Amino acid sequence: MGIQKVMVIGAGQMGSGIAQVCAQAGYEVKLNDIKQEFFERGIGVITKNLSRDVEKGRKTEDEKAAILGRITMSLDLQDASDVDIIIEAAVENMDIKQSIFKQLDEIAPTHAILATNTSSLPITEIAAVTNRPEQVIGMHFMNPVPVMKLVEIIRGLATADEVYKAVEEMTIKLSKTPVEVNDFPGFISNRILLPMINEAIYALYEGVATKEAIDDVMKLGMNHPMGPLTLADFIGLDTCLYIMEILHEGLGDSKYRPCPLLRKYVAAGWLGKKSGRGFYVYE
Ligand SMILES: CC(=O)CC(=O)SCCNC(=O)CCNC(=O)[C@H](O)C(C)(C)COP(=O)(O)OP(=O)(O)OC[C@H]1O[C@@H](n2cnc3c(N)ncnc32)[C@H](O)[C@@H]1OP(=O)(O)O
Ligand SMILES: NC(=O)C1=CN([C@@H]2O[C@H](COP(=O)(O)OP(=O)(O)OC[C@H]3O[C@@H](n4cnc5c(N)ncnc54)[C@H](OP(=O)(O)O)[C@@H]3O)[C@@H](O)[C@H]2O)C=CC1
Repeated sequence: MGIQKVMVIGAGQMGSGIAQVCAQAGYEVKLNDIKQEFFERGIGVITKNLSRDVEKGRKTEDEKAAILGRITMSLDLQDASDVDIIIEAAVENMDIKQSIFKQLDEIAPTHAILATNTSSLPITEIAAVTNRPEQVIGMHFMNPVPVMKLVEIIRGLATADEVYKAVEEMTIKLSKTPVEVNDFPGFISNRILLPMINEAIYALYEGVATKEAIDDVMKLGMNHPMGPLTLADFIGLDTCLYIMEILHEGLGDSKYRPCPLLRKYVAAGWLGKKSGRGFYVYE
């Protein structure tokens, strides 16, 4: 039996995007969050994205309705009892992820794959709290999910080949490109991206240039679609700090120390675009 029913945990910026692309590919999706208002915020973003596709003539109203009809609300992890795969996209915190995976291991059918969209946490350590580490895997989507082609697939130490294959096939069905990576802090994407962002924050902290100048140098000089400080706001400064802490702790090298300015902004609640203020101010 292949994958048909999906549960996505966390209806934030990543979870809502993952639910959207799964429903677009024909999967039945349960979108889980801890509160109804978070689910509603997530489904609101999905509806807006689909409406834009209708306006641009890429989808019909019927297709939009069918996609939305495949996404149902879940506020209880017990709803995982009849799904084939769970893709967890809750907050980037090991204790929370391990607690979710422990519960899912009890609830989900024995054949179900437990995947995490973690951007840096060790898959092997998340898998270790379950009785099915061979069915635990990293499925790392990029932000914004409906647009970005990459899914980094991370094998934990115990991940079975058939589980890797099933997730690779699903990724292709989602019209994304899978890239296989082993389980080390930050994998490939964030081991390379986040130190660049952190260095840009240091450049601002040390007064080397203004935030606008730093972003312009990387946009106009290196053809990056967004400057690193804009990108940090877009990812979420809390998530950026979590990732730097994981790199620092996991790789044990001082070159990964998070910039104090990043810590200060997160402590102030300046989390970037999602909170209305980060390096820049948003409406
Ligand atoms: C932290 C991690 O663990 C890993 C990560 O994800 S790191 C972050 C990785 N992502 C990036 O680096 C993104 C870098 N930025 C970009 O690629 C681009 O700025 C962008 C795609 C976000 C926007 O592109 P743009 O050309 O500046 O803007 P815009 O013209 O508005 O958008 C381009 C297309 O994307 C779509 N789009 C933009 N943002 C979107 C969103 N949030 N959701 C859905 N669609 C979106 C637009 O509708 C538009 O589609 P069409 O051209 O088909 O109409
Ligand atoms: N931002 C990015 O660019 C990327 C992020 N990721 C990873 O994806 C994951 C989610 O990030 P992102 O979407 O940006 O974060 P958000 O803060 O936008 O969303 C997280 C969502 O999960 C909810 N949540 C928190 N705890 C639980 C729980 N126990 N059960 C169910 N839902 C919960 C949050 O609710 P509440 O609002 O109450 O906290 C929130 O709605 C993280 O692991 C992150 O590292 C991966 C790729 C890119």
